[in-house]
Amino acid sequence: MADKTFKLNTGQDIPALGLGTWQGEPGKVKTAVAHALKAGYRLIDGAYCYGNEDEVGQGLAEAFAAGLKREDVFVVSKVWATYTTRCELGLQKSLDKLGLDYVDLFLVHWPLLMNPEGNDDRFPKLPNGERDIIRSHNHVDTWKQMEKLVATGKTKAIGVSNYSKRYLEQLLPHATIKPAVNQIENHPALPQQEIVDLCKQEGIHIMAYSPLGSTGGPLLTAEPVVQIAEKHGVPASTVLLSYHIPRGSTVLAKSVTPSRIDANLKLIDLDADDVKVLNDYSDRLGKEKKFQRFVYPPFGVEFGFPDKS
Ligand SMILES: NC(=O)C1=CN([C@@H]2O[C@H](COP(=O)(O)OP(=O)(O)OC[C@H]3O[C@@H](n4cnc5c(N)ncnc54)[C@H](OP(=O)(O)O)[C@@H]3O)[C@@H](O)[C@H]2O)C=CC1
Ligand SMILES: O=C[C@H](O)[C@@H](O)[C@@H](O)[C@H](O)C(=O)O
Repeated sequence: MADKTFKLNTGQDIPALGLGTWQGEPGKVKTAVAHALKAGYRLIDGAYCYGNEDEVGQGLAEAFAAGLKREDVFVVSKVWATYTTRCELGLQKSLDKLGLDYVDLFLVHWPLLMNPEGNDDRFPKLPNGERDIIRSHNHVDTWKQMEKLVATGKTKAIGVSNYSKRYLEQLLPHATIKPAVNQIENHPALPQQEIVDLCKQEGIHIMAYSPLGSTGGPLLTAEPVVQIAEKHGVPASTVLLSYHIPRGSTVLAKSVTPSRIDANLKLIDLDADDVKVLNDYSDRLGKEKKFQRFVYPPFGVEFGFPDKS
Protein backbone atom coordinates (compact mmCIF):
# COMPACT_ATOMS: atom_id res chain seq x y z
CA MET A 1 0.00 0.00 0.00
CA ALA A 2 3.10 2.22 -0.08
CA ASP A 3 1.97 3.94 -3.24
CA LYS A 4 -1.66 4.57 -2.22
CA THR A 5 -2.66 8.23 -2.49
CA PHE A 6 -5.62 10.47 -1.75
CA LYS A 7 -6.74 13.55 -3.71
CA LEU A 8 -6.57 17.00 -2.14
CA ASN A 9 -9.03 19.77 -2.95
CA THR A 10 -6.17 21.37 -4.93
CA GLY A 11 -6.05 18.38 -7.28
CA GLN A 12 -2.71 17.21 -5.83
CA ASP A 13 -2.19 13.57 -4.91
CA ILE A 14 -1.10 13.07 -1.31
CA PRO A 15 0.39 9.77 -0.14
CA ALA A 16 -1.62 7.77 2.39
CA LEU A 17 1.46 7.26 4.58
CA GLY A 18 4.17 9.70 5.59
CA LEU A 19 7.27 9.77 7.74
CA GLY A 20 7.03 12.01 10.81
CA THR A 21 10.10 13.87 12.03
CA TRP A 22 9.05 15.46 15.33
CA GLN A 23 11.47 14.60 18.13
CA GLY A 24 13.81 12.97 15.65
CA GLU A 25 17.05 13.22 17.56
CA PRO A 26 19.90 15.26 16.05
CA GLY A 27 22.12 13.10 13.92
CA LYS A 28 19.37 10.56 13.23
CA VAL A 29 16.89 12.44 11.08
CA LYS A 30 19.00 12.69 7.92
CA THR A 31 19.53 8.93 7.92
CA ALA A 32 15.86 8.27 8.72
CA VAL A 33 14.63 10.47 5.87
CA ALA A 34 17.10 9.04 3.36
CA HIS A 35 16.28 5.49 4.48
CA ALA A 36 12.53 6.09 4.28
CA LEU A 37 12.72 7.54 0.77
CA LYS A 38 14.84 4.61 -0.36
CA ALA A 39 12.33 2.19 1.19
CA GLY A 40 9.41 3.78 -0.67
CA TYR A 41 7.99 6.60 1.50
CA ARG A 42 6.90 9.56 -0.61
CA LEU A 43 5.73 11.98 2.10
CA ILE A 44 7.93 13.65 4.69
CA ASP A 45 6.25 15.68 7.43
CA GLY A 46 8.36 18.35 9.09
CA ALA A 47 8.11 21.72 10.78
CA TYR A 48 10.31 24.70 11.62
CA CYS A 49 9.55 24.10 15.29
CA TYR A 50 11.11 20.61 15.19
CA GLY A 51 14.55 22.19 14.83
CA ASN A 52 15.70 19.52 12.40
CA GLU A 53 14.57 20.72 8.96
CA ASP A 54 18.23 21.06 7.95
CA GLU A 55 18.62 17.32 8.49
CA VAL A 56 15.38 16.61 6.66
CA GLY A 57 16.86 18.62 3.78
CA GLN A 58 20.07 16.59 3.91
CA GLY A 59 18.09 13.35 3.77
CA LEU A 60 16.13 14.66 0.79
CA ALA A 61 19.35 15.78 -0.92
CA GLU A 62 20.81 12.28 -0.50
CA ALA A 63 17.70 10.77 -2.11
CA PHE A 64 17.78 13.29 -4.98
CA ALA A 65 21.46 12.50 -5.59
CA ALA A 66 20.47 8.83 -5.83
CA GLY A 67 17.94 9.65 -8.56
CA LEU A 68 14.66 10.50 -6.83
CA LYS A 69 12.92 13.47 -8.45
CA ARG A 70 11.70 16.45 -6.41
CA GLU A 71 8.20 16.11 -7.87
CA ASP A 72 8.00 12.52 -6.62
CA VAL A 73 8.18 13.55 -2.95
CA PHE A 74 5.45 15.35 -1.00
CA VAL A 75 7.15 17.65 1.51
CA VAL A 76 5.18 19.23 4.34
CA SER A 77 6.23 22.08 6.61
CA LYS A 78 4.41 24.27 9.10
CA VAL A 79 4.51 27.89 10.17
CA TRP A 80 5.51 28.01 13.81
CA ALA A 81 3.56 30.04 16.36
CA THR A 82 6.19 32.81 16.61
CA TYR A 83 5.79 33.39 12.84
CA THR A 84 2.00 33.46 12.46
CA THR A 85 2.12 37.23 11.75
CA ARG A 86 5.12 36.65 9.42
CA CYS A 87 4.07 33.59 7.43
CA GLU A 88 6.18 34.27 4.34
CA LEU A 89 9.30 34.70 6.47
CA GLY A 90 8.43 31.50 8.35
CA LEU A 91 8.07 29.63 5.07
CA GLN A 92 11.31 31.04 3.67
CA LYS A 93 13.21 30.00 6.81
CA SER A 94 11.94 26.45 6.40
CA LEU A 95 12.79 26.42 2.67
CA ASP A 96 16.33 27.64 3.42
CA LYS A 97 16.83 24.87 5.96
CA LEU A 98 15.29 22.23 3.69
CA GLY A 99 17.31 23.43 0.69
CA LEU A 100 14.14 23.50 -1.43
CA ASP A 101 12.43 26.08 -3.66
CA TYR A 102 8.96 25.00 -2.58
CA VAL A 103 7.08 22.69 -0.26
CA ASP A 104 4.02 20.75 -1.34
CA LEU A 105 1.98 21.75 1.69
CA PHE A 106 2.43 24.46 4.30
CA LEU A 107 0.30 24.31 7.44
CA VAL A 108 -0.56 26.65 10.29
CA HIS A 109 0.99 24.54 13.06
CA TRP A 110 -1.28 25.78 15.90
CA PRO A 111 -3.98 28.48 15.75
CA LEU A 112 -2.22 31.06 17.88
CA LEU A 113 0.59 33.62 18.07
CA MET A 114 3.58 33.49 20.41
CA ASN A 115 5.48 36.74 20.87
CA PRO A 116 7.57 37.35 17.72
CA GLU A 117 9.72 39.74 19.77
CA GLY A 118 9.96 37.51 22.81
CA ASN A 119 13.05 36.02 24.43
CA ASP A 120 13.33 33.01 22.11
CA ASP A 121 12.85 32.37 18.39
CA ARG A 122 10.60 29.35 18.94
CA PHE A 123 9.59 29.14 22.60
CA PRO A 124 9.47 32.65 24.12
CA LYS A 125 8.62 32.63 27.81
CA LEU A 126 7.32 35.18 30.30
CA PRO A 127 9.29 35.81 33.50
CA ASN A 128 6.94 33.39 35.32
CA GLY A 129 7.94 30.56 32.95
CA GLU A 130 4.68 30.44 31.00
CA ARG A 131 4.67 30.64 27.21
CA ASP A 132 4.65 34.19 25.90
CA ILE A 133 1.38 34.13 23.96
CA ILE A 134 -0.24 37.15 22.30
CA ARG A 135 -3.83 36.38 23.17
CA SER A 136 -5.33 39.26 21.16
CA HIS A 137 -4.19 37.62 17.88
CA ASN A 138 -6.94 36.33 15.60
CA HIS A 139 -5.98 33.09 13.84
CA VAL A 140 -8.08 34.14 10.82
CA ASP A 141 -5.49 36.88 10.15
CA THR A 142 -2.84 34.17 9.89
CA TRP A 143 -4.95 32.38 7.31
CA LYS A 144 -5.25 35.54 5.20
CA GLN A 145 -1.42 35.62 5.10
CA MET A 146 -1.26 31.93 4.24
CA GLU A 147 -3.57 32.51 1.26
CA LYS A 148 -1.07 34.95 -0.21
CA LEU A 149 1.69 32.33 -0.15
CA VAL A 150 0.15 30.18 -2.87
CA ALA A 151 0.79 32.84 -5.54
CA THR A 152 4.49 33.00 -4.57
CA GLY A 153 4.97 29.41 -5.75
CA LYS A 154 6.82 28.63 -2.52
CA THR A 155 4.09 26.22 -1.48
CA LYS A 156 1.71 24.22 -3.67
CA ALA A 157 -1.02 24.06 -1.04
CA ILE A 158 -1.92 25.51 2.34
CA GLY A 159 -3.69 23.99 5.28
CA VAL A 160 -4.12 24.00 9.03
CA SER A 161 -3.15 21.81 11.94
CA ASN A 162 -4.67 21.38 15.38
CA TYR A 163 -7.96 22.94 14.30
CA SER A 164 -10.97 21.75 16.26
CA LYS A 165 -14.51 22.12 14.90
CA ARG A 166 -14.87 25.43 16.73
CA TYR A 167 -11.72 26.91 15.19
CA LEU A 168 -12.51 25.62 11.71
CA GLU A 169 -16.00 27.12 11.88
CA GLN A 170 -14.45 30.47 12.78
CA LEU A 171 -12.08 30.23 9.82
CA LEU A 172 -14.18 28.89 6.95
CA PRO A 173 -16.51 31.89 6.42
CA HIS A 174 -13.41 34.07 5.86
CA ALA A 175 -11.43 31.66 3.69
CA THR A 176 -10.97 32.57 0.05
CA ILE A 177 -8.85 29.45 -0.27
CA LYS A 178 -10.19 26.53 1.72
CA PRO A 179 -7.55 24.64 3.71
CA ALA A 180 -6.44 21.55 1.78
CA VAL A 181 -5.64 19.68 4.99
CA ASN A 182 -6.26 19.64 8.73
CA GLN A 183 -3.49 17.76 10.52
CA ILE A 184 -4.72 16.54 13.90
CA GLU A 185 -3.96 13.99 16.57
CA ASN A 186 -5.98 10.94 15.58
CA HIS A 187 -6.07 7.31 16.70
CA PRO A 188 -8.63 4.93 18.21
CA ALA A 189 -8.21 6.60 21.62
CA LEU A 190 -8.97 10.01 20.03
CA PRO A 191 -11.12 9.40 16.94
CA GLN A 192 -12.15 13.09 16.71
CA GLN A 193 -15.18 12.05 14.68
CA GLU A 194 -16.76 15.49 14.88
CA ILE A 195 -13.88 17.29 13.18
CA VAL A 196 -13.17 14.37 10.82
CA ASP A 197 -16.79 14.47 9.64
CA LEU A 198 -16.78 18.26 9.24
CA CYS A 199 -13.54 18.09 7.23
CA LYS A 200 -14.96 15.38 5.00
CA GLN A 201 -18.06 17.48 4.35
CA GLU A 202 -15.87 20.50 3.50
CA GLY A 203 -13.42 18.56 1.30
CA ILE A 204 -10.55 19.07 3.76
CA HIS A 205 -8.20 16.09 3.96
CA ILE A 206 -7.22 14.75 7.38
CA MET A 207 -3.60 13.98 8.20
CA ALA A 208 -3.51 11.87 11.36
CA TYR A 209 -0.63 12.51 13.74
CA SER A 210 0.65 10.47 16.69
CA PRO A 211 -1.09 7.30 15.39
CA LEU A 212 0.90 5.12 17.79
CA GLY A 213 0.22 7.43 20.71
CA SER A 214 3.44 9.44 20.16
CA THR A 215 6.65 8.95 22.14
CA GLY A 216 7.19 5.30 22.98
CA GLY A 217 3.99 4.25 21.18
CA PRO A 218 1.72 3.73 24.23
CA LEU A 219 -1.22 2.55 22.08
CA LEU A 220 0.80 -0.44 20.86
CA THR A 221 -0.32 -2.37 23.95
CA ALA A 222 -4.02 -1.45 23.85
CA GLU A 223 -5.90 -4.74 24.12
CA PRO A 224 -8.17 -4.43 21.02
CA VAL A 225 -5.17 -3.41 18.92
CA VAL A 226 -3.11 -6.39 20.11
CA GLN A 227 -6.07 -8.72 19.46
CA ILE A 228 -6.34 -7.62 15.81
CA ALA A 229 -2.59 -7.74 15.34
CA GLU A 230 -2.48 -11.34 16.57
CA LYS A 231 -5.34 -12.31 14.28
CA HIS A 232 -3.46 -11.01 11.22
CA GLY A 233 0.02 -11.98 12.43
CA VAL A 234 1.29 -8.39 12.11
CA PRO A 235 2.81 -5.94 14.60
CA ALA A 236 0.39 -3.79 16.60
CA SER A 237 1.89 -0.75 14.86
CA THR A 238 0.55 -2.05 11.53
CA VAL A 239 -2.99 -2.13 12.93
CA LEU A 240 -2.76 1.40 14.30
CA LEU A 241 -1.41 2.79 11.03
CA SER A 242 -3.81 0.83 8.83
CA TYR A 243 -6.81 2.13 10.85
CA HIS A 244 -6.62 5.45 8.96
CA ILE A 245 -6.79 4.19 5.40
CA PRO A 246 -10.49 3.19 5.32
CA ARG A 247 -11.19 6.48 7.13
CA GLY A 248 -9.78 8.22 4.03
CA SER A 249 -6.96 9.87 5.99
CA THR A 250 -3.23 10.15 5.54
CA VAL A 251 -1.27 8.76 8.48
CA LEU A 252 2.10 10.00 9.75
CA ALA A 253 4.40 7.57 11.53
CA LYS A 254 7.57 8.83 13.14
CA SER A 255 10.56 6.60 13.53
CA VAL A 256 14.31 7.01 13.34
CA THR A 257 14.80 3.23 13.54
CA PRO A 258 15.39 1.74 10.07
CA SER A 259 13.69 -1.60 10.85
CA ARG A 260 10.58 0.24 12.13
CA ILE A 261 10.57 2.62 9.17
CA ASP A 262 10.47 -0.49 6.95
CA ALA A 263 7.82 -2.25 9.05
CA ASN A 264 5.56 0.83 9.13
CA LEU A 265 5.43 0.82 5.35
CA LYS A 266 3.46 -2.43 5.34
CA LEU A 267 -0.13 -1.38 5.85
CA ILE A 268 -2.92 -3.96 5.62
CA ASP A 269 -6.62 -3.94 4.71
CA LEU A 270 -8.49 -4.21 8.00
CA ASP A 271 -11.70 -6.21 7.61
CA ALA A 272 -15.15 -5.09 8.80
CA ASP A 273 -14.76 -7.02 12.10
CA ASP A 274 -11.45 -5.28 12.85
CA VAL A 275 -12.95 -1.88 12.14
CA LYS A 276 -15.86 -2.72 14.45
CA VAL A 277 -13.52 -3.78 17.27
CA LEU A 278 -11.59 -0.50 16.99
CA ASN A 279 -14.74 1.60 16.71
CA ASP A 280 -16.28 -0.16 19.74
CA TYR A 281 -13.07 0.59 21.65
CA SER A 282 -13.36 4.27 20.70
CA ASP A 283 -17.06 4.33 21.65
CA ARG A 284 -16.26 2.77 25.02
CA LEU A 285 -13.56 5.35 25.74
CA GLY A 286 -15.92 8.12 24.67
CA LYS A 287 -18.70 6.92 26.98
CA GLU A 288 -16.24 6.65 29.87
CA LYS A 289 -14.88 10.14 29.04
CA LYS A 290 -11.45 8.63 28.48
CA PHE A 291 -10.51 10.03 25.09
CA GLN A 292 -6.83 10.77 25.30
CA ARG A 293 -4.55 13.34 23.74
CA PHE A 294 -0.91 12.38 23.97
CA VAL A 295 0.36 15.69 22.56
CA TYR A 296 -0.32 18.41 25.09
CA PRO A 297 1.93 21.44 24.62
CA PRO A 298 1.65 23.85 27.57
CA PHE A 299 0.01 26.72 25.69
CA GLY A 300 -2.66 27.23 28.33
CA VAL A 301 -5.20 27.73 25.55
CA GLU A 302 -8.53 25.91 25.26
CA PHE A 303 -8.47 24.63 21.67
CA GLY A 304 -11.80 22.80 21.84
CA PHE A 305 -10.53 19.24 21.42
CA PRO A 306 -12.83 16.42 22.53
CA ASP A 307 -10.71 15.23 25.48
CA LYS A 308 -11.14 18.55 27.31
CA SER A 309 -13.67 21.06 26.09
N1 LIG B 1 0.87 19.00 13.72
C1 LIG B 1 1.23 18.69 14.95
O1 LIG B 1 1.06 19.46 15.92
C2 LIG B 1 1.86 17.38 15.20
C3 LIG B 1 2.36 16.66 14.15
N2 LIG B 1 2.97 15.45 14.36
C4 LIG B 1 3.55 14.74 13.20
O2 LIG B 1 3.12 13.37 13.23
C5 LIG B 1 4.26 12.54 13.34
C6 LIG B 1 3.92 11.26 14.10
O3 LIG B 1 3.52 11.52 15.42
P1 LIG B 1 4.46 11.32 16.72
O4 LIG B 1 3.89 12.14 17.78
O5 LIG B 1 5.86 11.52 16.34
O6 LIG B 1 4.23 9.85 17.16
P2 LIG B 1 3.98 8.36 16.58
O7 LIG B 1 2.61 7.98 17.02
O8 LIG B 1 4.36 8.29 15.16
O9 LIG B 1 4.98 7.52 17.48
C7 LIG B 1 6.36 7.69 17.42
C8 LIG B 1 6.99 6.79 18.49
O10 LIG B 1 6.73 5.40 18.21
C9 LIG B 1 7.94 4.70 18.00
N3 LIG B 1 7.70 3.76 16.88
C10 LIG B 1 7.59 4.06 15.56
N4 LIG B 1 7.31 2.96 14.84
C11 LIG B 1 7.26 1.93 15.72
C12 LIG B 1 7.03 0.53 15.57
N5 LIG B 1 6.80 -0.01 14.39
N6 LIG B 1 7.07 -0.24 16.70
C13 LIG B 1 7.30 0.32 17.91
N7 LIG B 1 7.51 1.64 18.10
C14 LIG B 1 7.50 2.43 17.01
C15 LIG B 1 8.99 5.75 17.69
O11 LIG B 1 10.28 5.33 18.09
P3 LIG B 1 11.65 5.48 17.25
O12 LIG B 1 11.61 6.75 16.49
O13 LIG B 1 12.68 5.49 18.33
O14 LIG B 1 11.73 4.27 16.37
C16 LIG B 1 8.50 6.92 18.54
O15 LIG B 1 8.88 6.74 19.91
C17 LIG B 1 5.29 13.46 14.01
O16 LIG B 1 6.60 12.95 13.95
C18 LIG B 1 5.07 14.73 13.26
O17 LIG B 1 5.65 14.69 11.98
C19 LIG B 1 3.00 14.90 15.62
C20 LIG B 1 2.53 15.58 16.71
C21 LIG B 1 1.92 16.88 16.59
O1 LIG C 1 4.09 18.93 15.91
C1 LIG C 1 4.29 18.53 17.04
C2 LIG C 1 3.83 19.26 18.21
O2 LIG C 1 2.74 20.07 17.88
C3 LIG C 1 4.96 20.11 18.68
O3 LIG C 1 5.37 20.97 17.68
C4 LIG C 1 4.60 20.90 19.90
O4 LIG C 1 4.15 20.04 20.89
C5 LIG C 1 5.79 21.67 20.39
O5 LIG C 1 6.84 20.81 20.69
C6 LIG C 1 5.42 22.48 21.60
O6 LIG C 1 5.98 22.21 22.65
O7 LIG C 1 4.57 23.32 21.44
